[in-house]
Amino acid sequence: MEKMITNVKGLQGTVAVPGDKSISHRAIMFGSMAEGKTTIENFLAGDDCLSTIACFRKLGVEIAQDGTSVTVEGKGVKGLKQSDTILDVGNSGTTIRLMSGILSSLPFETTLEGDESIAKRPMTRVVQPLREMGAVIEGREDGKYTPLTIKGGTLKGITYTLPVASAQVKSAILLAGLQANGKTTVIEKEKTRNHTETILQMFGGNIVSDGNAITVEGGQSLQATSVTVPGDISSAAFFLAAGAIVPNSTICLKSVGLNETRTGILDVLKNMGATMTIKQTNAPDAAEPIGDITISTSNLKATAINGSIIPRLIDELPIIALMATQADGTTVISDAKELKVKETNRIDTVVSELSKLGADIVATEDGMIIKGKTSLNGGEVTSYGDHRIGMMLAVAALICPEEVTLHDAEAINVSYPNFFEHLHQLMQK
Ligand SMILES: O=C(O)C1=C[C@@H](OP(=O)(O)O)[C@@H](O)[C@H](O)C1
Ligand SMILES: C=C(OP(=O)(O)O)C(=O)O
Repeated sequence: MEKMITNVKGLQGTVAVPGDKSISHRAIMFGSMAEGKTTIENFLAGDDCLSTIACFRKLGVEIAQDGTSVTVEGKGVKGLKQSDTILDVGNSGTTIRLMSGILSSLPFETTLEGDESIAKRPMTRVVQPLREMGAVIEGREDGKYTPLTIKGGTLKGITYTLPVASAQVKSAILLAGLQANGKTTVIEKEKTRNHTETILQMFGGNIVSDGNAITVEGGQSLQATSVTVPGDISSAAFFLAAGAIVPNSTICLKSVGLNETRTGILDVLKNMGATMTIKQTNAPDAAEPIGDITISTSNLKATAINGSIIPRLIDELPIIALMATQADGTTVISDAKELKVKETNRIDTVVSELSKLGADIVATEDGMIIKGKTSLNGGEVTSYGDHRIGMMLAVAALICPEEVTLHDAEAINVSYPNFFEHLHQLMQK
């Protein structure tokens, strides 16, 4: 249990948020499948991406990690070897779902499992299409849940329409498709984050996006490259919110990834009337567009969040809910059922913990309704082991006049190990 910083009079300064989690995972995965030495800079050394490194080491890949610098000695996808122990994905949904795709095409058996949260998350969404491609997958309740045992081998390409908007499912199928016979096409009704597509091309892979259909040809070999990971906009979101809701604040977030499949949070901030500027910048080897975002204390107004923007801000909905408590009017979040199958049921955990602090917030079947502006007071809250809930509550505490204690604060290490250090720096300025 940790005591949070409360009743803050202002936040000033600049933060370089850590590297993007989605891109860091993919850089390790593609580096492990490529031929040659891949170097990664600004890697996110958070627990989830460290789980991905540990899994590939067990498959025989030499990976050296020194803080945020990583080198991967790739020997091609055929160089991956059977592990003599189970692969532990920890808390990371991205690791288990994307690796299931890779392992489906490899001629050996692997068992994957993770923590208590992973054990509750749905796996059928990847198991079903991968079985259709020819992989033999066993798991609890017929592959609905972990542990998953994957017997990979020769796969056939498929055309698959995603039943849920999920970049993890899209990526698992495309990764399997890279080694399958023929073409594999994934059709998405709503556009999800496209890092698999962009990073694959950096490693020399071919991929064609035609409207909502994304196609890879099987039998591709990949070449090592250098990747500089952009700052994670999903981590920046916590300081964007802090800058907007804490009085007397101006915060600049440096070198944040601005891939438009991820920038829904910036659209929401604009709609809410935030005082914010975005300046595109350039960095050599940057995997994707980046920029600096400056935000100041703002008079926020309520908004409606639904439809195709949801996949572009899915991980930001907990912190958006907090901002909505400080906005004038009623904010309605809908079409966001996917929140129920994240590290926690994020509709339930956001509603229960913000209510404890004094928010006027109710859960709906596919989102939440938040009435603002309310003053938050203080209280005893928990992350339930969910990093994004933990950081949202730490930001909420900043505007609470009374004491706030947070249980399970260490979950924040999953995606932002130096979160509290960065928060302290903004207070000292
Ligand atoms: O592909 C990825 O890197 C991710 C995709 C999203 O999950 P879904 O694919 O389940 O929507 C997101 O919530 C997760 O944090 C990372
Ligand atoms: C949902 C998340 O990650 P994952 O699915 O990789 O566990 C997240 O980081 O918010």
